[in-house]
Amino acid sequence: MVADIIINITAKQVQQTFSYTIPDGLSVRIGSRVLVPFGPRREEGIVLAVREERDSDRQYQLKPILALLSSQAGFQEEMIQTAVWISQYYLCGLADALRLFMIEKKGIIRRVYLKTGPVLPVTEEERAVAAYVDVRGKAEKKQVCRQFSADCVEEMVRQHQLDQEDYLQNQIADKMEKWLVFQSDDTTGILKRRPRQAALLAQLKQIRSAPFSYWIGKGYSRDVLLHLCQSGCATMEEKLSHTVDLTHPLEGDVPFRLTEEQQRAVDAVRNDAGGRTYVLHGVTGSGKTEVYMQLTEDVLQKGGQVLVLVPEIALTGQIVRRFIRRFGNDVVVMHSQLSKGERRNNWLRMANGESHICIGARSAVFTAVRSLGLVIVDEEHDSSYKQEEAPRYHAVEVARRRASYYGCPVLLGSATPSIADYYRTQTGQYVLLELTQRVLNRPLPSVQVVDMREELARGNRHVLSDAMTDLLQETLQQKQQAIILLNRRGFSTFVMCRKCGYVVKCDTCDVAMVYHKQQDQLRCHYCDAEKPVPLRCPECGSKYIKFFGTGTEKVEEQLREQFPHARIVRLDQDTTTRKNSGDHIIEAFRRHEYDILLGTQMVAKGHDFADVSAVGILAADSLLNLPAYWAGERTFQLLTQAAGRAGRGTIPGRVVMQTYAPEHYVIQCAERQDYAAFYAQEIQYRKELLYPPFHQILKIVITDENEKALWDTGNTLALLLQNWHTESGSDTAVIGPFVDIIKKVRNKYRIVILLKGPDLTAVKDFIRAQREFWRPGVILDVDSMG
Ligand SMILES: Nc1ncnc2c1ncn2[C@@H]1O[C@H](COP(=O)(O)OP(=O)(O)OP(=O)(O)O)[C@@H](O)[C@H]1O
Ligand SMILES: [Zn+2]
Repeated sequence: MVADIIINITAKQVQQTFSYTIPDGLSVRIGSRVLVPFGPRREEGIVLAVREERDSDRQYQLKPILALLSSQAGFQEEMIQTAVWISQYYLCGLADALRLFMIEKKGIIRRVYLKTGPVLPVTEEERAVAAYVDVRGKAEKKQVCRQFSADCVEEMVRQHQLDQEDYLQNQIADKMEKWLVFQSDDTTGILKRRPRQAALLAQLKQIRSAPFSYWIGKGYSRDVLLHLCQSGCATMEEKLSHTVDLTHPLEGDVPFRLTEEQQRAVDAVRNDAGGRTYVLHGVTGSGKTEVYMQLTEDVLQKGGQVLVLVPEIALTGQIVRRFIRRFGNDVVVMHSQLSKGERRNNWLRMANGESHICIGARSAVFTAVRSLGLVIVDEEHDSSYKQEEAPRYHAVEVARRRASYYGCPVLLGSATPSIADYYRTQTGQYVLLELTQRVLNRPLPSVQVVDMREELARGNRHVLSDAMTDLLQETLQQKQQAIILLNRRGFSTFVMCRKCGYVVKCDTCDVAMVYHKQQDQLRCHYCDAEKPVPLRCPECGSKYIKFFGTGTEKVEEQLREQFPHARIVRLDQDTTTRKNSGDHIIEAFRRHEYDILLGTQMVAKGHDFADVSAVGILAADSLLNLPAYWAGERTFQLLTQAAGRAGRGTIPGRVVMQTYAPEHYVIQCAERQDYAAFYAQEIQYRKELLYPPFHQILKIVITDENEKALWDTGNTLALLLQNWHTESGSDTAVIGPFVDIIKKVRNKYRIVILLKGPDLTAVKDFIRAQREFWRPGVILDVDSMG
């Protein structure tokens, strides 16, 4: 037998498979991960096909597969199909697409050791490397390269001072935990004089089984647990552990009685026949999560599994908790802070069908499943579902692919569905489900738009308008909470010399640096570089360095001045660098330990706080002027979502929205929280200018440290495309090359070529076959949203 294998390396164009013989006794199947000889090296390969040997194979001496790398975490056929689709649609290597589904990284470690021989280290660094390796006997090559320089290590290998060998990495051990499992009541009376054990047994009887850690958390000692096992009333079992670190899984939770609209939505998906995609357009606070949960319950009853995608785990802990409260141990949560072992455990639990619900952010869409019954995407409009590094996939599209293999429905929920997805409900491609009312007849918040030009004309130079100040005052008096949104972090947004107009820019990026007062540093938001604020203008030497613009740090400072008694907390990238800190801030605010939560778009992410009756939005139009077709859509979504945090409890919500463009249709529609009106205008504009969903966009970004080489590449690619365009008579437009919005990032200049057309399949085929598009520095961004 022969296996066709793709090698797991990041070589841009290595798409082809290689054939190897399967040695007897090795149970290789489609999806297996194996070790194969590849040139002078040994590499990991993924088996895409297994077949009888062909005559043509005999012409070459096929090499045998060396070993099976991981028998458990291999690929299912569906994953391979999906990966093939990803590599074709998003123009990336198949190995790169396959790697998205991998739970364990490459199973190979390369180690180096000293060769005893005549060639001795020459340079100082070589001697240091030799000494380092010597004490260790064998050292991981990556480690040595990191410690010293890769060049030096490679040179020593070439000079035969070092030898290298490949090792199979030890598999990550399965993490197990002990569980206490109920067996019988105390029929013999043995526990009569052991009240702790008796109490434990009574609780255990109710929930049948729970991990040791749960009982210890309830105050039972290990000894009590073990003694109860000795009595025979309970037993101890080892199970694969999984982390649910957000809350305890075992407190019960009862489904709500659905509203009529909720019920209609549930019924529609429940009766799905063809694995369709449903858009659940429900206004903020309309109870979409309850719809998700009741549908999940349905799928579980039938033994199926559910994938639930959320924008960002650290900010959406609440929906995770709701699921855990209701479904307990059937839930696994995938997030970036899991250890390798925990991640693998979760993955295996889903792969084996032990768990039925997987919740996670974008990359959770690649979790293994056994019998997928439903995919749910919450806040489906959120831009975090698009990955902004290669492979640049969109999780919603990937989810739809996977679901179609299993013939199961996909539910996309949002108060502000993406324009493209809503459009598809209008053309009949997707099914629209609507929740037009908030639960319990709660009204949507009332919104007041404040024109900041008038505010200035009246002499108010503060960040907060008078209306905003009044609203906050009243809210605090009523002992309610408020949320303030400003989608710009830092203190001042740029620093300028008043005399000559010099703006301090990043040394390696073409952007103004932002002043962060806490560190008293200027910081680049593109590369994180920092530098001190200059005392004198580097250009003209004047002392008139001034700070302009407002970020969240400055708002915080002003709020503290204006409301000295209010308890204020800030939520943005700078306050959430530590593990779980975002979740801690949000939960503390929920417990009303703070009165005002202020921050960037993070404050607008689906939170359901009962005591928030006021929302203030500063610089509502800050995104509107971006030269991007989606600027209006993003703005509308952000404003509507932010406003929707208000009035979810018993007190009706009020919102103040500050802007310099009150007449703009985006602001006006957001003021009325009128999605339909916004959609009607936006889709018209998209149609006229041929933007998505009418045309697709492929953005080719070319980057280079050398500006001339950059334009040479750009012009070459554009010419290739133009010639293709002429010859094929395609209706795909080739636009550019032109300078990107940000001209330079991390010392690399950036230019863009845009391809725009109703169907880009043909041009993608063309690009795939041209070497020029696959050189380093060329980024192919299909369905670009950047
Ligand atoms: N049928 C129901 N009866 C009473 N309360 C309900 C019902 N369904 C949901 N709720 C409650 O309504 C509140 C809002 O629900 P949820 O957070 O799911 O809103 P949402 O639609 O996701 O809003 P958003 O889009 O703003 O995130 C929650 O506190 C939830 O417990
Ligand atoms: Zn920078």
